[in-house]
Amino acid sequence: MIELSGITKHYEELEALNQVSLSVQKGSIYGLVGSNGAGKTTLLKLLAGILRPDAGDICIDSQPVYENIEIKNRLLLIPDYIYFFFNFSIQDMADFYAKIYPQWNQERFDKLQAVFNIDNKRRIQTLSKGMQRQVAFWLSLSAMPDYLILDEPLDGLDPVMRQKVKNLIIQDVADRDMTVIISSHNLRELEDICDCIGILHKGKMLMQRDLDDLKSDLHKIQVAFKDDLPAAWHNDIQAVYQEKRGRVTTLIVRGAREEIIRRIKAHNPAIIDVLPLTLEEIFIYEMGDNGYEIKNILY
Ligand SMILES: Nc1ncnc2c1ncn2[C@@H]1O[C@H](COP(=O)(O)OP(=O)(O)OP(=O)(O)O)[C@@H](O)[C@H]1O
Repeated sequence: MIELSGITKHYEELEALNQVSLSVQKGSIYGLVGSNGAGKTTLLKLLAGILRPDAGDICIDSQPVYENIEIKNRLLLIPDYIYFFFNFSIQDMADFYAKIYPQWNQERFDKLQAVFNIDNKRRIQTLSKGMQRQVAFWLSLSAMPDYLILDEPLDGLDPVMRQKVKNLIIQDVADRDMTVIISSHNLRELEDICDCIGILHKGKMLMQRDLDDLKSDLHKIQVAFKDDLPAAWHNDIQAVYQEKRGRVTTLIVRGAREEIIRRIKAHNPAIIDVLPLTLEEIFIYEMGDNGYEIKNILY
């Protein structure tokens, strides 16, 4: 389990993170979303033990991360700028990883060649940016980390490779309880793989939520009545958001789905339709008064 509490980090005068706390359950995927300069990379570097916080605690499996070799043997960070040794081929890099990561799995490395389909004798510097990113995933997943930290990792991968990489990550989470924290500018990119999402803005955690709870708790419903909305409607149906266009009223309502539908049906609507809510909509409605601000962050 990953636990960060009250993390503050400055770069000289600049406050990059202010009192940030989060926890990631073992075997789950946490998505960190935020605009440019929000502090995502700083947070991930702190988590990987590359930077030291000015205040607060960072623990993995209840042990502090900074300068902790035992934890670092089981943790891998794919940064936004990937670094490989000059002139190294993929195989040279794999030999290097095999020496430093005790859980390195050669059989996995050999098997993943079929997924990435790049000749392992090629020098990494001669590969395209996207291919270098693929190599980073190939090596990292062969190192069998217990903790995988990914800084905007899907940028630069084509759509097919994105999906393949997402599937490999999900497979490792399911098969061997790998724990993942992944950052992105784009909530939609993370929607299908994360269990929990945190939104970072100007160094502060605006909100973090478990996705299953979120999706089961908030509902988008369209209703139409033959005439106007019934008089008792507003007392009975307390919507987070309500918009009327012509005869159709769109509602966002919090609570148990069946109970909400039962209460609406009691007013005899001509039409009632439950629509899927996107994660983006959920966050905007969840944030209430701050929804406008969050709309500008989640693009
Ligand atoms: N080495 C550094 N020295 C000084 N300031 C830094 C340094 N690294 C980051 N910062 C500042 O800290 C703040 C947070 O930066 P960070 O890279 O963590 O944000 P980010 O959310 O990853 O941004 P992006 O999405 O643009 O990559 C920014 O204001 C940035 O200018």
